[in-house]
Amino acid sequence: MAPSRLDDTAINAPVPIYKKTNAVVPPSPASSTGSRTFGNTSMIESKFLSNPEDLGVVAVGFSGGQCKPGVDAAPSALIEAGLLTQLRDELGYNLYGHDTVHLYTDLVPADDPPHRNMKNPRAVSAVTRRIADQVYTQAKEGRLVLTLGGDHSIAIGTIGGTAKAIRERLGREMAVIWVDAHADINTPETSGSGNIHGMPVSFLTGLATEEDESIFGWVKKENQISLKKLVYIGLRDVDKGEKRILRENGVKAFSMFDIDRHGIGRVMEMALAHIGSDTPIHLSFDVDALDPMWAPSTGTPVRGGLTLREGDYICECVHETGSLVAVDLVEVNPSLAPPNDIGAHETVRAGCSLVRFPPVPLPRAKPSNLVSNQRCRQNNSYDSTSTVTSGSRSLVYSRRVLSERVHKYHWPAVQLNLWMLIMLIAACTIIGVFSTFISTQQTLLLPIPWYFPYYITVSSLCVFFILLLLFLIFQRRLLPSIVMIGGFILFVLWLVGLVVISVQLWGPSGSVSSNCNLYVFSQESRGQSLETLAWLQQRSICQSWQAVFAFGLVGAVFLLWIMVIAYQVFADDAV
Ligand SMILES: NC(=[NH2+])NCCC[C@H](N)C(=O)O
Repeated sequence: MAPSRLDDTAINAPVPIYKKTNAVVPPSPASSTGSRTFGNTSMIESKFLSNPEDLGVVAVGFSGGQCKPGVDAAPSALIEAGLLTQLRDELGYNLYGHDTVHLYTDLVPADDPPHRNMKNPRAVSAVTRRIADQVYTQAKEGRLVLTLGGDHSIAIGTIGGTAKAIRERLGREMAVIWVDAHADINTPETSGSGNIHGMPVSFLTGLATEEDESIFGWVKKENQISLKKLVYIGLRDVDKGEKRILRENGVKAFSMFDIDRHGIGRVMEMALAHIGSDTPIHLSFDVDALDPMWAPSTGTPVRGGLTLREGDYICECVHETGSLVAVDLVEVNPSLAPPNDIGAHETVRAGCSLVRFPPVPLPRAKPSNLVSNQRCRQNNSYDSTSTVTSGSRSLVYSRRVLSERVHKYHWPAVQLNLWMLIMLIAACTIIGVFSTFISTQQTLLLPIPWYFPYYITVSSLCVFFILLLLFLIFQRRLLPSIVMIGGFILFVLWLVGLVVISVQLWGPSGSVSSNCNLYVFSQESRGQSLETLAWLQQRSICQSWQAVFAFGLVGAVFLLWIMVIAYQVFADDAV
């Protein structure tokens, strides 16, 4: 590993609040001998990281996305506070890239006039482009990537780099959970401040584009994310233009209002359900999402934010999904605190708390009437009360949210919809064909075999079952047990019908199939005669038999399939 270094002396500028220690993580005896165990990290099984015990660190001392100096000192402050040591020694990560705090001074041009209302456009573009490369390199190795900012403009680089690596490594699109008081989705045109830290999401989603390579023209499709895979949490200061963008694009956003109304547990459940369980997640955490009580030292604080515990919970929850591939912690500005105030220290401590990703969830009691398929999908009654004591100050902050307990299962929507559609087609076809057969028998004054009305009844039951499922889906009460029991009963009834149809088609006595082959399919009749009409009628009857058999078979297989799906949903929940 390269020798430890800080690439700019500015990083050594005193940060008076903390006891100053070596900014570089000292080697631990365990990691030097390579004998460290990862018993803890293995508790949460990572779905998308090939080396989940490895942590790529990108420390970004950059503040050009906004105007207040000091946010560039955050990475060293966080490191000095012991963040990386904790991640390595307590949580057991192998660290990569942790030995340098990047200041990118070589990339900042002497002259950088505004462009389309953006301040420092070339500097921010060049720096974020370099960050994208750095994050990409780490993410390509299948490591979890942690970026310590810096202002939030750096997310153009971090998300741009992760998105590209995930596409290349897994061929997938990733989702972004953006935890922030602000939406940061201004385009250069809607932004009132011209600060690029209020615009990263618009460049990352293609809402804002530029041809010029030196002003974000380097952000290509491979670096972008879909607006559908973006979820906001903690919003409370959204500009007018941003509100319009969010509304017009149907972006999933949970504001503080939603958190107050539902509780953070339910909000996380909804956020993760929106993303789906098979999508890698990049978590971009702006410390100003926390209430200024917990994180006062930040450039754009907004009152009425998350408690520290809620912030921690968000991180724990996302980590617990096993889908986390990268994390940003941004907008910590240790210099924004009155002299002798403990605010900067608190903010840095809050930052450290957020990125702990406790690999071993504490044992939790599972409420007996709560059924959930993901640990973080629990919808608990939530009551948080916390006390902050800083010097002579002592504040009590509390939020009490009582929400209903609900049963929640994660059904695969596409499969379920496909199943209902195909089953509906099969059942309706069978009802249609056998109704026609009955009326033909009646017209010919022939007796009606029992299996015609039988199969019509079974198919009607099937249609009724599908309607019941739809009703339960709309009520959000679709239980796997209902589907399994209903599916099983229908399967048995359906199979009886299918066996009878098969016997009629190919059985020993008066096989329909051989009669059709012999008298219909092999003897074609043409011309405008009664004989041809009769032949056509016969042929359509034969074809109807074939259709009934085909749909009967499909129906039987699909009824089996729905039982398997229901069992999986049920089993998932038991994990
Ligand atoms: N990452 C942040 N702190 N963003 C604050 C953005 C504030 C404001 N919406 C702007 O565009 O200027």
